Amino acid sequence: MSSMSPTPERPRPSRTAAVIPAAGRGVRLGPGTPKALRALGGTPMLIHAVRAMAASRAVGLVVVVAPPDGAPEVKNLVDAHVLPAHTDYLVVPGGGTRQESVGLGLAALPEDVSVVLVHDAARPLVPVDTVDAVVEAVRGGAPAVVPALPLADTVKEVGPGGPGEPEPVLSTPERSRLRAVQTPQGFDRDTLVRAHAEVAVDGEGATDDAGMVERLGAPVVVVPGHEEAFKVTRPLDLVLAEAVLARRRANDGF
Ligand SMILES: Nc1ccn([C@@H]2O[C@H](COP(=O)(O)OP(=O)(O)OP(=O)(O)O)[C@@H](O)[C@H]2O)c(=O)n1
Ligand SMILES: C[C@](O)(CO)[C@H](O)COP(=O)(O)O
Repeated sequence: MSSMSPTPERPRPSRTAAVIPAAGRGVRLGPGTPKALRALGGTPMLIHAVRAMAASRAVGLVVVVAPPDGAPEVKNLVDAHVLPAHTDYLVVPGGGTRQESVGLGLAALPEDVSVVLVHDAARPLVPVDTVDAVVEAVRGGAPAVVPALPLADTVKEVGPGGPGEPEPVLSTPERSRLRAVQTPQGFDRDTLVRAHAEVAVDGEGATDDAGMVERLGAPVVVVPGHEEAFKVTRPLDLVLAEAVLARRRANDGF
């Protein structure tokens, strides 16, 4: 008689997901449709951002966080654009602030996701090498990773001025130690979920997700960012984004 031991369950492969907060209005860009839905080279900025994440072979799932009242329209929009076969996507409604929107995206992640990227829809042109570098650093063991660039301008800390008076300069931080931080920011899922559960989403250091992880006391490391990963915030940024896209299309010959 042969005794058969039960077949050991294979561990389920874990996936990397990208959460794309896209629920902002784009007040600084000026009046119009929500920023993520405005056209860049004839295609909504959000679609560029989704494609930028899907361009990475590492990203298996994209979670788009839509304007609170616009999830069905955004779902139709994403449905209408072709994504690589390895990329699934979900669309969920967002919240009143960026970090609330990120939290709602995190809540929608399926269990098999262990690495999470958070990427602004407002950074539509991030190159795939930057995405891959962030994923690689997280998979290599870093709980939180940010792409960042050195600053070109000198930065001053200022204090409040009196009524009608100019703001006084308080200090000039050493520029060589400062970095301008971009997205996608990459995280070990449990670390990011804990940060969103334990750190005030509107508190100091909460303008990005890595700042919330820092508040937990967990280490955050930097990989090189890219000039083309800039955030479309003001009207001039849109002019620059159109120029970068036109140059890419000319170089690619389409
Ligand atoms: N309630 C919000 C606010 C912002 N975002 C997203 O967070 C990213 C970065 O925010 P930002 O560039 O500040 O976008 P807006 O909030 O739209 O810009 P503004 O502050 O000028 O209104 C954007 O992709 C934006 O859609 C979001 O998902 N939910
Ligand atoms: C997350 C971010 O893009 C990192 O630079 C930035 O903090 C978003 O700031 P915003 O004022 O919400 O656009």
